[in-house]
Amino acid sequence: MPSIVTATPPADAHFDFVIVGGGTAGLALGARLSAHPHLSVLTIEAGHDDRGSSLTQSAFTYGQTRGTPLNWNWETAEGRKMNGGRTLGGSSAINGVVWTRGQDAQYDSWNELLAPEERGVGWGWGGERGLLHYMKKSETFHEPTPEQRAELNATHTPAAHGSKGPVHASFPSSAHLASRASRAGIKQEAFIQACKTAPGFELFAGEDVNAGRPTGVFVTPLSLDPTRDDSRSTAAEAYLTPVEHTRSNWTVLVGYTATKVLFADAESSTGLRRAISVRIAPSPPYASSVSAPTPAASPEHEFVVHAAREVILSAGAIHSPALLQLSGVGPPELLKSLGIPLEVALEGVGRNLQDQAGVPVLANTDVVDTSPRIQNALAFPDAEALFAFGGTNGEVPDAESVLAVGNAGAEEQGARTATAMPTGDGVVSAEAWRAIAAVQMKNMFHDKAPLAELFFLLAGPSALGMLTWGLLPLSRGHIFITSTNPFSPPAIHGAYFTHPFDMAVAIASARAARRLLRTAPLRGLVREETRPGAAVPDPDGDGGSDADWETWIREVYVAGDHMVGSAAMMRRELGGVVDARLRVYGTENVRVVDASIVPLQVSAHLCATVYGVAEKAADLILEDFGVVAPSQ
Ligand SMILES: Cc1cc2nc3c(=O)[nH]c(=O)nc-3n(C[C@H](O)[C@H](O)[C@H](O)COP(=O)(O)OP(=O)(O)OC[C@H]3O[C@@H](n4cnc5c(N)ncnc54)[C@H](O)[C@@H]3O)c2cc1C
Repeated sequence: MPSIVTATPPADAHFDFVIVGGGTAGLALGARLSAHPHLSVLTIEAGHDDRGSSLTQSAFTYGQTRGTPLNWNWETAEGRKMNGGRTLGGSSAINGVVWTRGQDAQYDSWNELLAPEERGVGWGWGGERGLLHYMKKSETFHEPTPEQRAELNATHTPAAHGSKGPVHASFPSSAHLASRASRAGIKQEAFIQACKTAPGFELFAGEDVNAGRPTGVFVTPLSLDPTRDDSRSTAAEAYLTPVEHTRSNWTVLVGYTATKVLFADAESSTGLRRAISVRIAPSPPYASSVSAPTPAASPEHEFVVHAAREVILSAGAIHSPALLQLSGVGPPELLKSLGIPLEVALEGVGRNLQDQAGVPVLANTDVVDTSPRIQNALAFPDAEALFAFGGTNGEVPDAESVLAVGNAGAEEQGARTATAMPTGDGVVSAEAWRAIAAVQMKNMFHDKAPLAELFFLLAGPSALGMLTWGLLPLSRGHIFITSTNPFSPPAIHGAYFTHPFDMAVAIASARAARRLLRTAPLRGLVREETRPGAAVPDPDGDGGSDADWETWIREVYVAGDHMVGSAAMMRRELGGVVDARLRVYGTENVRVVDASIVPLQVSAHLCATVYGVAEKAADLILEDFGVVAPSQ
């Protein structure tokens, strides 16, 4: 059978399911639905099939898709470059392959943002319908060999891992470059030792970052496939390649952009809007400059494909909300201003955006290492460890003080009410914000979820340090389309550091990194701190002032590329866009299945969570249509 991947549109064709986006979630979902031969599935991917490219195959090319057609190369309102995969496999094909999951209590708390009657859908960590089950379902974990255990410090908890899933996770031989015997390994090991012994920090060296308790310092697995020469285990390689010549009921169209979801003229008997088709057009050629004029979709090249059962948006946290808005589902004022007829008034579409902002702290070293480097060690301190070690005076904030700081900031900035957070258009109301913030506070201070990440970085043959970021931002950004041209990039407001506590976390994280560089045995490898170096003076040797750190951080921070929340699974009055079955409120048969639905950031890199979401979504959809899931 020829490949099911095609660049020729199936004009006017009918499918049971039309999935927009052949990325991480979209391909996982397409594979699970099409495992049932009587269901027909179309996946539409704006990018191309780049499975043969070294940019998607090799983790050593990480970062090199920036400025290429394989990357959306968005620019945020703050002037930061933001990355996202624009290729079969989506962001899983260009990401940093770090394979981690959040804290168990964080997934459990998603339920608190749902209506009580929806909590049985099972969005917590454990149980038969929980995310751990589904994250394991997506995974084939390669246990570390005795040599890897000894050399890399690679450890794991067997019960936390899957053995039959499509995505490979491993401590690959390429990570041996970071083994203790190599120069890269000596550096990574020194970082781990410093995290364990720095006074106040003294992080626990965890057994397994994926077992629901990620507070500590860890050597992480990577989503690389040891059976394929340690190449990236992308959603395309994992879910599509194995079946692409055997599934006649799945079509994967590449090079086409979904430009609008079309609804039936009449409301359904349930009073909900019913999607019937999706309009598609050839993706425009890649524009190397964001200021280049955006071509319009020309009607003679547009097609319509029809969905008999459902339209599912898996276009990622930027484009899924943008496509809803283009289709008339979103904030009424925004749609009115663009002349888009309103299908469903839904204030939360595009709001509640949470990204993490990265701040690098680097030094040069005389221990030069020119081999290709892959690093996989990170520190995940909770609030107590972070502020005890990285704070100005060792004072650890609590929930009340964090809320008080935010409220004072809100008043200063003239926000809507004294109790509103200074999140601008990112939240739908002060009441919604209070309910959401209460859950986040619980995660941070009661459950002691990791608050920051210090990712060990070998930034060149003679450079080492850490990329640091706050994991659980309180700031809320938004994504709003600015035109009815589907090819115009939406306006993305990351809203980084809008909430003052996010800056406090960023400062403590960066200062902690500076102090780690001064802690043995890492100290012995450092010649001189280069970033921030003199840009954040430290005349007293206590780590530098908050004011100097803030000025520098605002200048240098980078977008974290971990966007979630822009079509959040929450109650509608909180700004939610989908219910617990991932159905868009006000519609009968439109779902969102991707990182957009994650209502609150987790203390993790996101890919494993997104696969879990997609696996669970597949079972929910199959249940809704009375189809027995193949491997429950
Ligand atoms: C540079 C980078 C590094 C990262 N590093 C890590 C890491 O080390 N570990 C980790 O776990 N996570 C990492 N992440 C995060 C993780 O990869 C993403 O959160 C996750 O892959 C998102 O999955 P998704 O399905 O929501 O979106 P995506 O995988 O991005 O898929 C969306 C797909 O939809 C397509 N699309 C968009 N609009 C349309 C349209 N209108 N019509 C048709 N197709 C459309 C896109 O081209 C894309 O293929 C990283 C992300 C990036 C960008």
